[in-house]
Amino acid sequence: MGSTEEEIKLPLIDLSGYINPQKPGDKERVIAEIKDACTNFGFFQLKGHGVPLSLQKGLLKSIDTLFALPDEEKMALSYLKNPSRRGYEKSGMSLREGDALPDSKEAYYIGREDPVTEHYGFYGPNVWPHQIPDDQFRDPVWEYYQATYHLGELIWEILLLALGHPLTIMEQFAKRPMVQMKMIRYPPLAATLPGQFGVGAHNDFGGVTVLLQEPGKHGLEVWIEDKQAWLPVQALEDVYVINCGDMIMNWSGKRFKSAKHRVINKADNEARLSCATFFHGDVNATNPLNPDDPDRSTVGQLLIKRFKSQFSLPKDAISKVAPEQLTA
Ligand SMILES: O=C(O)CCC(=O)C(=O)O
Ligand SMILES: [Fe+2]
Repeated sequence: MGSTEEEIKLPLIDLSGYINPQKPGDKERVIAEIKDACTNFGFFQLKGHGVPLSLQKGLLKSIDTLFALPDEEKMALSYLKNPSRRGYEKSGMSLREGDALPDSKEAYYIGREDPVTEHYGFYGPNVWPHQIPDDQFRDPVWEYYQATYHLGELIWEILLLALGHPLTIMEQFAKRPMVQMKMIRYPPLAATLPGQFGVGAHNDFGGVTVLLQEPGKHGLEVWIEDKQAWLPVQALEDVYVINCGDMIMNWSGKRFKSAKHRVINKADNEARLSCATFFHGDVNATNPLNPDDPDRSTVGQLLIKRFKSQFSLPKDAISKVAPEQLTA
């Protein structure tokens, strides 16, 4: 487990030139910077993103409030009881194939708010903790979800432009995109087992990930293939980490990378909070970038495959999934 030389750093890109261009060429420059970052690393840091700091702070406070609930109350909100995989995941539930120990993190999932459960639970209503007043959890979390949903959409647009596609292509795969948000708390290092990770090494399976780290709570590390080393990523205030999942790598014909990453909370006595918003695509969408791609897997099939090999999935949900969804 080597560490990288000082000079390697993830690019820090300013999105304001794309959102609010001041002169000709501003948008194109941002597109080119993001293209380079995704080609070289599959990861970058982002400022000038337009998500208000107050929403980020409100979200972190809400996550803190949620995880402070007593264990029995959190377990009553378990995602294993919910057909759409929304709700609470306790520490020790995610064990990746090949890992010696499960993740130490606890998490809480929300997604699009659909009134009824459809498509084997890919779409459905969220689970909201009734014991926390709405203005201390549901409202700030939902407002934040929508803001990062839009940021994820914007990054997708830029990736498509960078690859030379028209923006109308979004219509082909993101009319009703699955956008899942995972709020996470990592226990202090002192409370984890020797060799246990907060989140073990993995690649994100899907589309664009918009990750907020609690400022100053370092712990995320990205695998740099060329150097064969883990690169620590600073947790900076008002700066997002953006990365591409495997689906983007495959849809782009490997032009964009999906990099392996992991989390070890470096603080001995303090928890670390983070929140990842994953912008995928419609459940039945296939590769919109290359109609000749022999792999016709749908977004839903890719998701199921990943949950089966890396993460737990409610047994009920697996049994309700049509067999063709599992053979991708
Ligand atoms: O908490 C973090 O910094 C990263 C989390 C992550 O990689 C994930 O949830 O996929
Ligand atoms: Fe990840």
